[in-house]
Amino acid sequence: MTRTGVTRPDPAAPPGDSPNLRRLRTALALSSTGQWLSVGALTAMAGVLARDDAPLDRAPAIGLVLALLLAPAVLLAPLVPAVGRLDRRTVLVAADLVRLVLLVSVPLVDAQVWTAVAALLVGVAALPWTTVVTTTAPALAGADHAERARTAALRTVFGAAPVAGVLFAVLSLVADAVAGAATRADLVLYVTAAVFLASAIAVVTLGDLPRGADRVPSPLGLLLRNGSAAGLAVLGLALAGGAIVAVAQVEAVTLGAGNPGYGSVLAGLALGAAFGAFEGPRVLAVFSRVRLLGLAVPAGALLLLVLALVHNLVVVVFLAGFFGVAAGIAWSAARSVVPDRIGHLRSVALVGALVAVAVLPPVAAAIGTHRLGDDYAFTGAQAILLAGAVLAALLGFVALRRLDDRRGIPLVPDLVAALRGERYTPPLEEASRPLRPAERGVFVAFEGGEGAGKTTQARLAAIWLRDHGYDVVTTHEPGATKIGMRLRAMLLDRDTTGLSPRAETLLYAADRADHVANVILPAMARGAIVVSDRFVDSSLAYQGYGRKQPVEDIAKLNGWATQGLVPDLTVLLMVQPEAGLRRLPAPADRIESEPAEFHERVRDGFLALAETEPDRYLVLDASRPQSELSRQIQDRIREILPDPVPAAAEDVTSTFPAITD
Ligand SMILES: Nc1ncnc2c1ncn2[C@@H]1O[C@H](COP(=O)(O)OP(=O)(O)OP(=O)(O)O)[C@@H](O)[C@H]1O
Ligand SMILES: Cc1cn([C@H]2C[C@H](O)[C@@H](COP(=O)(O)O)O2)c(=O)[nH]c1=O
Repeated sequence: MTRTGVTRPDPAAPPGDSPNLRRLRTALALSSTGQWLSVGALTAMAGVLARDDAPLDRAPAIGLVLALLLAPAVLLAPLVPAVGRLDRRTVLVAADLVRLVLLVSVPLVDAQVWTAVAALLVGVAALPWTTVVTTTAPALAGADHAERARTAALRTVFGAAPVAGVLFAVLSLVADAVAGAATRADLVLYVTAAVFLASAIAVVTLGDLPRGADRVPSPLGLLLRNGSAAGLAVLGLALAGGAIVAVAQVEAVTLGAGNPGYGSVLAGLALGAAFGAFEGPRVLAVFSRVRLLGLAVPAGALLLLVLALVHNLVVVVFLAGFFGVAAGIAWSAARSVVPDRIGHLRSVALVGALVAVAVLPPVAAAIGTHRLGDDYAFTGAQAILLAGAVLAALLGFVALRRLDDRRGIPLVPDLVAALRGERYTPPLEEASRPLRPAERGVFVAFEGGEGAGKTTQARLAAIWLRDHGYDVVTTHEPGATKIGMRLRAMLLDRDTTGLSPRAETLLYAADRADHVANVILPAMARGAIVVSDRFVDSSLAYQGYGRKQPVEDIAKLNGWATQGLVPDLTVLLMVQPEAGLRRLPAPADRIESEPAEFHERVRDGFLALAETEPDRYLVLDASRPQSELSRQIQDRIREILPDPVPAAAEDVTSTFPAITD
């Protein structure tokens, strides 16, 4: 939905959903809920079986179980494709039934070592389900909708976490009510086993599932390659979040709240994180995503700092929830900052969490408990939470310093303007004072692949705007200035051979810098509406995704070239590359004549960019009739238009009585 509640049209109709795919997602939801429940159930059991008097002494056993649950995802992921050669349904059912048996066995065997072994095997048995997200769901959706299906499957996996958190808290409360305080985790373990049974049954009812599995990159490999400062911020949050999970049970028991308290903390954290990640793109939509990331991480750290010092479970649950919101927002911002390195971000999060749960609990136990005065006891658990908070804040600030895409623009006014829903406009190079909002025009960019209809729709939008009395400047990239025309000739001439991708990126950025300084900003300074056929997103999609260069670096370069200018609205026209190219007259220019795979990557790149900032984009299926598209574009532009009557004139006219006849 757009901000006004108008349904955002599906960029690629039909959406590619099928009954089999929906059933697969149901099974995935059940299996994921079971996996998240296993985390609570097995750690709770580890705490019970540790049988140490002081809750803090149980922390290492709990940390070990958490680490064993996570370790297979970090260490064994590259083995997943081998599973893809087997019958998919048999493997998924087996993975669920193995986990069922393991969970039922834990209370029956009733031994600490077996709980740890079971945790490791549950982690291993979850791996085949990875192929559902990476391969099966995308294959069932078909090539055109594969990316969408993969995203939906991922959302299903992570969306199951808050459901499992709440279920764990409720089941623990029921167990406590029935069997009294200090209950074991048997009920949760049995219910988790039942959830896996339900998942196995759901898989059996599925139709044919395609075989095969994509290569699953090793998280460790992705961690070391592909580094990014955004990863540092994510690492800070993963360490901090891991610290919360690692000592949540110990804290809950110390505060006398047992497993229901533990479940409430997990549920609060998971609900907050899901909310933050989901709503993230809408939070301060006009604010720089880098700055949002740089602020969300220290905000989470501050919440953790308070959480570490409070001795009240209700407050702890709320703080864990708000920490989750900050972490979720930071995650969504990090994805927008480096949309081409999401795999790297996931690896950082996974490995950071693994390190936190493996290392921090023994440290907490070693620190022990120290009385500060008569009433306040300071524990090792609090110490590691504080350390996690400080580390997260530091890493967040480092990321902000390294990545800031609005350097030179003061943070506070930028944030204040964003809170008012406005984008802070920096002083123009030519002008000696900043633009006031009333003086600032509106900037609309049209983006998309070759022959998508950008020029057509930009022209129609400009005609419509002029009809309504607006001062409109239509422009395009590359080549809107004298220098730009020469750059365009160099860039698009097929005689230009051997141009390196970096040089190409710099030439497009040079054209853009000239365009912004000499055409766009002066027009905006006089309050005009600027409609541009292509802008920064074209460089991100073509030179970033198409030429496989780091999108983050290109974004930074262009942030500087454009003096931080971002369109108020980007209309993204989506068309199948071969259909778009067919619309264009021959001969093809240097970029148009790139191979089909290049144009496919560009298309995916545009979609990925739009997904990270949905409020700024209007994504349209460009195969629809021009008039329909143009109506939808008008509806969306209408939302961001200033009043065509200048404020000064309105002051005068509004004093006249209205004439109604
Ligand atoms: N919705 C549409 N359906 C069918 N044809 C269209 C549509 N929109 C534009 N066209 C036609 O496709 C051709 C290319 O359109 P246009 O020049 O607007 O695309 P473009 O995206 O600006 O192309 P380029 O990649 O060269 O910048 C034109 O002949 C135009 O009339
Ligand atoms: C701005 C910009 C453009 N391109 C490519 C995309 C097109 O192939 C041409 C421009 O041609 P058009 O007919 O005027 O659309 O240049 C690019 O690769 N990177 C950019 O930043």
